[in-house]
Amino acid sequence: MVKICCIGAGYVGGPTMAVIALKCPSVQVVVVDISIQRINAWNSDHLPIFEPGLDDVVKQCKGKNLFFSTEVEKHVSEADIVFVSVNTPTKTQGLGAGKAADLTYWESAARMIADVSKSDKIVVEKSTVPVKTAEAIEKILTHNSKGINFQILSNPEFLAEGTAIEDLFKPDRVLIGGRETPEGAKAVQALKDVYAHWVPEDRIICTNLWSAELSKLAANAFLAQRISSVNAMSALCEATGADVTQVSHAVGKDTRIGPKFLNASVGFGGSCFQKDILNLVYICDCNGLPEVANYWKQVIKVNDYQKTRFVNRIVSSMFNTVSGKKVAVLGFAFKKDTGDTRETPAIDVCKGLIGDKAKLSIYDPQVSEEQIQRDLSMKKFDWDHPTHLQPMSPTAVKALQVVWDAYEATKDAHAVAIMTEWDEFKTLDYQRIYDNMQKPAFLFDGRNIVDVEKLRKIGFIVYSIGKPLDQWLKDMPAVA
Ligand SMILES: NC(=O)C1=CN([C@@H]2O[C@H](COP(=O)(O)OP(=O)(O)OC[C@H]3O[C@@H](n4cnc5c(N)ncnc54)[C@H](O)[C@@H]3O)[C@@H](O)[C@H]2O)C=CC1
Ligand SMILES: O=C(O)[C@H]1O[C@H](OP(=O)(O)OP(=O)(O)OC[C@H]2O[C@@H](n3ccc(=O)[nH]c3=O)[C@H](O)[C@@H]2O)[C@H](O)[C@@H](O)[C@@H]1O
Repeated sequence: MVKICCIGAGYVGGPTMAVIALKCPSVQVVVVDISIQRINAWNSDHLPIFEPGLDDVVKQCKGKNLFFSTEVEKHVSEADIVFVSVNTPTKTQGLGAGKAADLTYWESAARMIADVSKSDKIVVEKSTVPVKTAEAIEKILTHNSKGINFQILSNPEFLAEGTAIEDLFKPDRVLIGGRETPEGAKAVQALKDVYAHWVPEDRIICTNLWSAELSKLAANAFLAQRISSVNAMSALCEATGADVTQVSHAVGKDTRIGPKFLNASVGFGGSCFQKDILNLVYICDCNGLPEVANYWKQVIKVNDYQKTRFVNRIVSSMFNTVSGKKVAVLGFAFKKDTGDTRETPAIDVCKGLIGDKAKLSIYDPQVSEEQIQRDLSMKKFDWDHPTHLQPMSPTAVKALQVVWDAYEATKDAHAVAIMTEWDEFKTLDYQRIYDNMQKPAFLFDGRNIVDVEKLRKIGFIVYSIGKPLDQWLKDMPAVA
């Protein structure tokens, strides 16, 4: 029986390994983590992450061929294939601070693998890492290898949160990079055999190590670039009277461009786009390619501009001040169908509004008050470390309340800001919300999910990203 061990029981390690266990009943899968809290949650009925379909997959294999454990060394030493899916945050200090990937967790995992291994192993990079990381890992593993043969593979993950199970069941592609040697090819084949249990052969792409590592950074950069492109257009739409939804539709009909990932928004969030582009920028700089670095940096600049623009719209529309005014924030997660708040645009928008002395009332169906408080008091990039190593929020942010109902959040509010495209926000009783708000009642839709005309008829002053402006807003400057 092939034994797989995955180091890191997070958003990637957990769902990925659960699907491997489900699809490969003949393979034993153990997911290990240094966070006792996380492992306990995986072993309970309340999984540590919310992901549609995940509960069902875990239920089917937990205790059969899928296990979660804190006995990291024991399971690593017994495994044939070791996946490493630990955090690779942005460095906050020292060389490359604010850009380079912090490989502390990866390196400590690699050193531990080298220390405890007694048999040959395939070590798989599942985390997103800078190109050429495998070379460094190889050095760590082989330095003290006691004659053990380690083969390093790069097998980046492309799942998106909220659709992780769907993406893992039917991936567009699985990418495996390995050394171009007979031993390397054998290791690639062994991993291919695992995926071949359910992924059609023509969707499994095999490349050299560096192409696989770089393809992951490139894919995220391309995806984020699309959003920044459409968001840049949204600003121009507002200035000219064009409608960004119509523009996206028309542009996306070109089969060379395609319709997906063209929704204008308050900005992209999530744990990876910004981190991976910063990493890419750093790699370009290190390779003496400042023009290429600046090109990609612009994707993040436009994203920051979009968030600032949104805050400025709110403040300038509301007579240039939100001081003491209640603003209802609907949604805090970085996208719908996840409770993940890492790099959510809601953080920057809330901080911007609090900076202008607004009083916030926040509702998100999947995000707890504790999490929101942590997010709003944490320093940039601190969030991307194992939970138990993150600083606790020392003082609660007083200018906000977190409630468990959209109607409660909007009661007596001067404005509503929609930050996440949860389906339930599309079908709220907006007449009831309007009736219970202060007047004039403002609604700022950062996700373009409301029916603008219907809401204007009710009486709201509506701002929706990239849509023709309300008469009220036309003369209000909202440049960042
Ligand atoms: N979240 C996502 O949707 C995607 C993330 N990725 C990449 O996958 C990697 C992991 O991301 P997530 O799963 O989101 O992170 P996460 O923070 O949810 O999980 C990482 C886990 O690794 C554990 N860990 C850290 N060091 C360890 C060690 N030495 N030994 C044992 N456990 C250790 C942490 O306690 C944590 O539970 C990152 O490199 C990320 O860029 C790639 C594709 C998608
Ligand atoms: O490496 C990663 O972590 C993953 O990053 C993204 O997945 P994820 O961040 O989970 O979610 P996305 O659906 O890509 O959304 C990212 C952000 O962009 C925003 N977005 C997305 C699409 C769009 O058209 N407009 C838009 O503003 C979303 O609301 C969200 O804030 C990629 O889609 C995955 O392929 C990749 O594996």
